[in-house]
Formats: sequence, structure tokens, C-alpha cells
Amino acid sequence: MELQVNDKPRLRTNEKKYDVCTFEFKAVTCSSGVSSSISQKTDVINQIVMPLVLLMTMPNFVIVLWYTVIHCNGSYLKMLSVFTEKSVFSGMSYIWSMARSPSPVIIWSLVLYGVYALAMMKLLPGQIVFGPVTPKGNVPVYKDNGFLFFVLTMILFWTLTLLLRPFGISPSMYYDKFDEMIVALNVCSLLFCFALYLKGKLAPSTTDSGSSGNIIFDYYWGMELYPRIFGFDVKVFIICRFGLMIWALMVCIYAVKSYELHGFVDSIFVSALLQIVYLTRSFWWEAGYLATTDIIVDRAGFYLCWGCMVYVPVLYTLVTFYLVTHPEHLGLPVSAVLILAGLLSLYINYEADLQKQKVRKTNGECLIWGQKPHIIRAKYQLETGETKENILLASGWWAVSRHLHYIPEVIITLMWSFPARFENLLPYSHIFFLLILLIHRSFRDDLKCRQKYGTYWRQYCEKVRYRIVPHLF
Ligand SMILES: NC(=O)C1=CN([C@@H]2O[C@H](COP(=O)(O)OP(=O)(O)OC[C@H]3O[C@@H](n4cnc5c(N)ncnc54)[C@H](OP(=O)(O)O)[C@@H]3O)[C@@H](O)[C@H]2O)C=CC1
Ligand SMILES: CC(C)CCC[C@@H](C)[C@H]1CC[C@H]2C3=CC=C4C[C@@H](O)CC[C@]4(C)[C@H]3CC[C@]12C
Repeated sequence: MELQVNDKPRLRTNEKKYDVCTFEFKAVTCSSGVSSSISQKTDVINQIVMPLVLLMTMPNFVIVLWYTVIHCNGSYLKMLSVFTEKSVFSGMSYIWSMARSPSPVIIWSLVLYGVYALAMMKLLPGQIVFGPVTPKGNVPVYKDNGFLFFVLTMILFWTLTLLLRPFGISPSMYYDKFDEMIVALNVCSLLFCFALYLKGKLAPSTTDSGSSGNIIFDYYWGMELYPRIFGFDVKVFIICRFGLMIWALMVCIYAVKSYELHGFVDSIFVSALLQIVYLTRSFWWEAGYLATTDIIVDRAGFYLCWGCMVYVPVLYTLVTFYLVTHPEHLGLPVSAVLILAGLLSLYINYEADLQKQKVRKTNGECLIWGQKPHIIRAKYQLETGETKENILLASGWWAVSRHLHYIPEVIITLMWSFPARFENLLPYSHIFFLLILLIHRSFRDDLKCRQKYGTYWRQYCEKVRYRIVPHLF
């Protein structure tokens, strides 16, 4: 998707400091007072300690995951012995020494993939869609061609795989060289985040940018909400065209590798199938994704960019990577239950996303589960002082809990992880981190909405009392 914004920066970003807790919107009817009640201590933890911890640990964590699968047979206990026998520091340098530097084939593959994905963003046809108005009053414009890109890339992948097979060339080499890929992606993404930091400081693309006044947080969180480089929207490229597409391709690559080693195995088939269906839905819904937290709140920094260039390709594909060396025979009944439960969860998650979209698109003039929906017309203010209105839906899934759709998200992830059975904890790493991410996200989103909509949000919370799990949380 291509982004254009209807404004040009009036200020150099380093002249403008923003408060990282306010999300830059104002409620019209009341001020929640939340940001003022957040103690300085919490600010230091959120803006310095946590970013530093994540910056230092996460790039190491992904190589530890690779090492655990390849050298410890998927056992965290065995991997931990490296650290108990040596110190943490020498254990870590030992693990890094086991990973190879990227070979030319890996570097060229990544470069060519990047060029291809960028070219397709411009060349593939797509409808023009508008993103939500930003706190500075800009309206992002996108070209909705993500689904076409996904289908085209999948067709190209399988065609090349079949055509090159007689010549002994197989995509499974990317499984064998995954350590090289992790090293290359880590280095590229850390440098890229630095380039984004400099760009945000020196040449921001839009007025939705600025510094928090803290260099660590600026690198971690990013400076710009909608950076563009040579006309390309960085966030859409990194999240959707890189992170999600590499996730899909890696899952297919692992399935090919497993087929070469063991022939057809139902466990990897079930896991891969559910992930590919999930990703097909994600690309289909790409225009809807543009109204979510990642796009409207989160800036382009380490969190999103390293996250989608490294964390997603490694952690989100981990269970399939593990299944290559741990084939399991599930049998038809278990496979069918996992697939059906996964598809049902995906449908509920999708329906919840659609309900929210539909009610806003029709200005409340629609039916939700066959009935006229309960809606709250919530007013809020842009930084420019202009007053706007959004509909908060309090019917359908949005009446059950405020983030009910996170439950099916977790269930489908469980359904594609269960094929690994229970010999090791490692295949459940993704679900563990997803739970933390979603719980943290539910608090973050509630805070954002409370600050944006004030009493209107409180009205919604009174009607829909539970955050995620009805009667529990
Ligand atoms: N696999 C993964 O790693 C993850 C997947 N996801 C998935 O991505 C999708 C998007 O999730 P996410 O961005 O977290 O959140 P939501 O789709 O819940 O979007 C949050 C925004 O929706 C608006 N909103 C909130 N409540 C209502 C309501 N009652 N009626 C109307 N609008 C409302 C608010 O934005 P506004 O300012 O417009 O009012 C809020 O900020 C989900 O399907 C989720 O499961 C999410 C996180 C991680
Ligand atoms: C630095 C890390 C500790 C954390 C990085 C987190 C990000 C990589 C992820 C945060 C939110 C994630 C996503 C949100 C919603 C999505 C829609 C869904 O349809 C597909 C997946 C995804 C794009 C997902 C991808 C990873 C995150 C951006």
C-alpha cells in the first residue's frame, strides 16, 4: 500500500517533544488525568529500562531459539546447560559462534526479495483507501493491493519450487541456512532502525513525528508515525510485505524441507495449513489492519521494525521450524479437530474485526447479529483543536468483552502449535509471548481510548465491563 499524507511538516521534529503517554489525542468531554498520575518511576521503567532490556536481549533471544532447535533437539533444558556451564556472557558468545555469517546467496535473496516487494507495492493495481485521521489531522492514503501481492508471491514460490526441483535446487536451503538469515536480518534491521531514527530527526515525512527527548526511547519506539522513503510507506512495507510475507514463505519452506526428509507428515501439514489460512485472512483484511494500534499509534522504530523483520520471521515460524526435525503422526481425527477449531477461531476473530469496521462504515445503520447495534457516538479532539466523532460499538462480539477477539487469536495459535505435542516447551514459546503481547496491548489500547474519548470510553466500559475474558479479566 502506498501512503500519501495531506500535510508537510511545519516543524523540525527535534524541536517538538511529545509526551509518550498521551497518545496525542484529547478527549472532548473530560480529561482522564491518567498521564499526570503516572509516576516518574513508571516513566523511567517504560521509557528507559524496558526499551534497553528489550534492545539488549531480543536480538540474542532469536539466535538462542535457532540454537535450541538445531543443536539441543528443541530442549530449553539442554540449551540452558550452555549458560550453567559457562557464564551468561560466554554462553551467549558461544551460541553466536555457532551461527554462520550470511553467505552471498542469503544476502542476494534478501535484497532481491526486498526489491521485488517494493516494486509490487507500486506496480500491482489496487483500490485507493483512506486510513483514520491522525492526531495532527493528516489522512493517510493507501493502495490496497496486499492480497494480490500475497497470492502472486505464493504462486511464484510454488511454481519456482516445482520448476527448479529437477535441477536439484530447493527452497529448503533457506532452512539449512536459517542461522545466516537470522544474522543478516538482525544486522540489517538494527541499521535500518538507526537510519529511521536519523530520518525522523532530520527529514520527517509528515507532521506526525517528533522526539520524546530520550534517545533510547526514540530508537526503540521510533520518531515517525508514517515515515516514507522514496514514496514507499515504511510501516506497510515492513509489517505486511516483509514480516507477514516472510512468515508465510518460511512456513512453506519448512513444509518443503519436511517433505524432503520424511515425505508427507500430517503434523506439519496441519500447522502450516492453519498458518497459511490465517495469513491469507491477514492479507485479505490488510485495509482493515490500517486502523489498528500498530498503524495509528505505534511509531516506526525498533519495536515494530525489528519486530517484523526478525521477531516475526523467527518466533512466529518457530513451531513449524521445530516440526521439521520432530515429525509427529496425529491421525485424521486429531488433525480434523485441530483444523476445525482453528478455522472457527479465525472466523470469530475475523467477524469481530468486520463488525467494528461495518458499524463505522455505515454510520451505525447496519445489523449486528440480526439486530440494530448499540452504539456510542464518541467525540474527541485532534491536536489542531478540531472535534471529530467515532462510533464505539457495544453489540456483537464488542459487547462480550472489550478485546474478545484476542481469545480466538490465541486459540488458533494454540491449534497450530499442538501438532508439536508436549515433549518440549519450545513450540509453545510463540503462544507465551503472544499472551504477554495481547495482555499488554489490551491495557495500552484501553489507556489510549480513555485518553482519546474520555467519558464516552467510560460509558462503554460501564456497559462492557471485561477487558478480554468475560467474568474473569
Ligand atoms: N498475532 C499477533 O501477534 C497479533 C494479532 N493481533 C490481531 O490484529 C487485529 C487487530 O488488533 P488490535 O490492533 O490489537 O486491536 P483492535 O482491532 O481492537 O483495534 C483497537 C482500536 O479499535 C477501536 N475500538 C476499540 N473498541 C472499539 C469498539 N467497541 N467499537 C469500535 N471501535 C473500537 C479503537 O480505535 P479508534 O481510535 O479507531 O477508536 C482501538 O484503539 C486483531 O484481529 C488481533 O487479534 C493483534 C495483536 C497481535
Ligand atoms: C520487539 C518485540 C518484543 C515486539 C514486537 C512486536 C510486533 C512484531 C508485533 C506487535 C503487534 C503484532 C501484530 C499485530 C496484528 C497483526 C494482524 C494479524 O492479522 C497479522 C499479524 C499482525 C500484523 C501482528 C504482527 C506482529 C506485531 C506487529
